[in-house]
Amino acid sequence: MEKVVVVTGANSGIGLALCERLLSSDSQVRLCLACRNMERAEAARAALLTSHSSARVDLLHLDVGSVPSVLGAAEEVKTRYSRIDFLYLNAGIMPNPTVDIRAFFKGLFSRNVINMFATAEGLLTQQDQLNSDGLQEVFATNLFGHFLLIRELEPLLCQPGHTSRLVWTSSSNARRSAFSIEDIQHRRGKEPYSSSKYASDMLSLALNTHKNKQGLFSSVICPGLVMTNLTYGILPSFFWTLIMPIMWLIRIFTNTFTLTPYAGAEALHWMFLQKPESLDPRAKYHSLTSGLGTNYTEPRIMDLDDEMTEVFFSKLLELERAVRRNLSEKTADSEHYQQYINRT
Ligand SMILES: NC(=O)C1=CN([C@@H]2O[C@H](COP(=O)(O)OP(=O)(O)OC[C@H]3O[C@@H](n4cnc5c(N)ncnc54)[C@H](OP(=O)(O)O)[C@@H]3O)[C@@H](O)[C@H]2O)C=CC1
Ligand SMILES: CC(C)=CCC[C@@H](C)[C@H]1CC[C@H]2C3=C(CC[C@]12C)[C@@]1(C)CCC(=O)C[C@@H]1CC3
Repeated sequence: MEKVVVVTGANSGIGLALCERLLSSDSQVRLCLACRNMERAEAARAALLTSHSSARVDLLHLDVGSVPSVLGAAEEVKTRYSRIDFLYLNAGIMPNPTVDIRAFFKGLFSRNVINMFATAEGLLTQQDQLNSDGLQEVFATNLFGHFLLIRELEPLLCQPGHTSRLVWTSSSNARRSAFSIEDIQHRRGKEPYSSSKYASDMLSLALNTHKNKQGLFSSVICPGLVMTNLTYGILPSFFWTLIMPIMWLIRIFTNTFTLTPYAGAEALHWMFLQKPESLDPRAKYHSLTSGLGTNYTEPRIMDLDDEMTEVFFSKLLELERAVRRNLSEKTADSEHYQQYINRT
């Protein structure tokens, strides 16, 4: 039977590598590439069809960082498909990153060095801004837009007698101490990326608590450190090329340097092959690569607090109501404005 698989941020990096892997392993897959840039989406589709000429690959315009775009895309999905088997919540941004060089050299000669390379703890900050919906951009893109998409697609994800799956591309950079329940959008801090990824870990757990009974199962994965547009935004590509031999060397000490999008997509692809009942909702499934270059997936228990997770979930529902209210007021305002224009 055909399996409908929607992937956000599918036009490059880990998302595109996942699509390639899915088409290689299952001829029943019907892919939907949900992307904000349709030119890049077309190019990704063409590349996929070059190696899989008979594959079904649809395109969907979705800017996950914009509320009207998410609502419009969800409407379009509802007209196209009767159910969704897998929804990969993969699109993500890390705007204006800065590496703390002093912290890097300090960490290099500390006992924490392996953890520093695996999680970037204490190394990275970002500069965030408000988007057109009045939300913090990193929170809106990495988390809230995806949450709204899930809420809108619930009729297709919670079908009686059918199991649907959500898979979040989280990160080893997700850290509880970067997240504040008093400031869920991370308006005041300098680690919006880490905060948004920790938020996705919590949301996944909450969705399992509230939606498993309706046949919807959620999981989180970590792709490791992968060379993509996101990492080329942290340091220039020539620098990464220069230090590549060192990166291969570091691989001997940490299996989190997956480096290629193909290897980074290991856990995302592995998820596709698993029965949801066999997965631990408290585990993050890591794509790992051994020193000899073997790719594999391993679960690691996340640092989650049940009470905070529930409070966070209710705050998201509250924010969703506020955003919808704001949008309908704006629509009403523009209708009034239009009527006024028509009268004059
Ligand atoms: N690379 C790494 O080392 C790691 C990456 N990750 C996560 O992996 C995921 C994929 O990133 P990666 O492949 O590395 O990087 P890329 O930049 O290659 O991919 C990110 C994808 O997300 C899309 N995207 C960004 N913003 C939006 C938006 N508003 N609406 C729709 N799509 C959007 C991008 O589209 P566009 O082309 O339009 O920008 C692109 O397709 C992210 O969630 C990232 O946080 C996690 C851990 C490590
Ligand atoms: C010698 C060498 C490898 C230098 C690079 C130092 C840092 C720039 C990297 C060390 C750990 C990296 C890392 C990420 C970005 C680059 C580093 C900070 C991520 C934050 C990228 C996005 C993620 O989601 C997790 C990654 C963790 C590790």
